[in-house]
Amino acid sequence: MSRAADRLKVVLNHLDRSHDAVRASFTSAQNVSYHHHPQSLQYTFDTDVLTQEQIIAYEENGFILIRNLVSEEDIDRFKNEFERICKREVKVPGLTVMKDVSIAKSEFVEGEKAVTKLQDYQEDPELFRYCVLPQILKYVECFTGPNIMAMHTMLINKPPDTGKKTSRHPMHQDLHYFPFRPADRIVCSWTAMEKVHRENGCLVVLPGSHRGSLQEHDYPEWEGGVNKMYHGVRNYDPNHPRVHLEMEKGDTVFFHPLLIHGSGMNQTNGFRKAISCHYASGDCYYIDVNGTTQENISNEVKDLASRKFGADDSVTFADTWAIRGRLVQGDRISM
Ligand SMILES: CCCCCCCCCCCCCCCCCCCC(=O)SCCNC(=O)CCNC(=O)[C@H](O)C(C)(C)COP(=O)(O)OP(=O)(O)OC[C@H]1O[C@@H](n2cnc3c(N)ncnc32)[C@H](O)[C@@H]1OP(=O)(O)O
Ligand SMILES: Nc1ncnc2c1ncn2[C@@H]1O[C@H](COP(=O)(O)OP(=O)(O)OP(=O)(O)O)[C@@H](O)[C@H]1O
Ligand SMILES: O=C(O)CCC(=O)C(=O)O
Ligand SMILES: [Fe+2]
Ligand SMILES: [Mg+2]
Repeated sequence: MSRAADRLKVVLNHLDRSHDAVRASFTSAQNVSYHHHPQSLQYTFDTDVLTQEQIIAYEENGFILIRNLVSEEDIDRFKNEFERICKREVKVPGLTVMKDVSIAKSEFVEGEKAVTKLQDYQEDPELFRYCVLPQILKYVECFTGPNIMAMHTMLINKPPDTGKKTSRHPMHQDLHYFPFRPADRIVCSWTAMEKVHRENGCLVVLPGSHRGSLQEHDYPEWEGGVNKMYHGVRNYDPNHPRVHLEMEKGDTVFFHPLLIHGSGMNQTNGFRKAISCHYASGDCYYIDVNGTTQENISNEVKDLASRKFGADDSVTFADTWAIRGRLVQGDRISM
């Protein structure tokens, strides 16, 4: 048996009993002599980047955390650019600057203290450097394959909670926002720009939830208000084990778009920063979400595209993504 097949066997032997289908397909794929096993591993490609333990972890849990992946220098540059954007020293085409709902109407909060999130920074060359960092793409390729599109870019500046608990992000699956498939060829890379812990609202994930299906999402019923488009999973099992991802500056988590996750209140006085990008394979395809549970978010995004960018009725939800997507490696085949 080849080295690659050997390695695969070790991985599959470690996988949980619930992965019987994965095991069955291994039996028919024993003679593989290349490092690509789409019929055996569901969520990863074995490109010699991930260790056996990491492959097992992603297949089973739907995320892996890589410590110290992005340098201090790079993060300081992203932070500096974020500050310039908040001071309006740079104007970025297509960027949406979002304030927390609890301070949106206050005239007394200005600059970066008013900003909770930058949405769609892909036209800012300095921030977009994040999406093409070779050490990030090396991991992304393990989930998307060699053709890679950067589909969604975001810098999160989670503010100190005002007391209304609006700094929370409800538990959700990112796939709810995406009209493209297959889900298994999409991955999010999320890098802590400083130490993140439970007090400042680190990510919270439900390991293994990526093996379920896309759930119905809607606004949670929170007394103090909810930020625009912060939909949450309607019913998720409150007894499902949770993991709090405490991370240092530069640590990066890669996670599957069906993984249920959210983040808690920021109970510190500082703004908790993270930078992220959602990638998809260049050979993913768009789907029509009309008549599905994604229709609610589709309508909100089309509404925003029309108000903010003057898009007319002919612009579909898929179009809003095709316009924003950028090729970062290989070929843009069907995206
Ligand atoms: C030609 C086609 C181009 C395609 C472009 C498509 C653009 C789409 C961009 C957004 C897509 C988001 C998809 C995300 C998917 C990834 C998955 C990640 C999960 C998430 O991140 S959830 C998404 C987070 N939410 C957003 O990103 C929302 C985007 N931001 C906005 O919609 C605007 O910032 C907002 C909230 C409408 C505010 O607009 P703005 O003009 O800046 O604010 P005003 O001061 O003029 O206020 C207008 C009105 O809105 C109220 N307001 C302000 N802030 C908030 C808030 N955070 N939450 C709720 N409401 C808010 C404000 O009080 C005003 O209310 P009035 O009653 O006075 O009208
Ligand atoms: N540097 C920037 N680049 C791109 N867009 C920005 C930048 N700074 C602010 N914006 C966005 O430009 C739009 C217009 O801003 P505007 O001057 O109306 O102020 P505002 O942030 O909406 O504050 P207010 O609601 O108090 O008027 C807003 O949606 C804001 O989020
Ligand atoms: O940084 C966070 O709080 C997570 C945000 C998030 O999950 C998202 O915007 O999709
Ligand atoms: Fe998310
Ligand atoms: Mg405004």
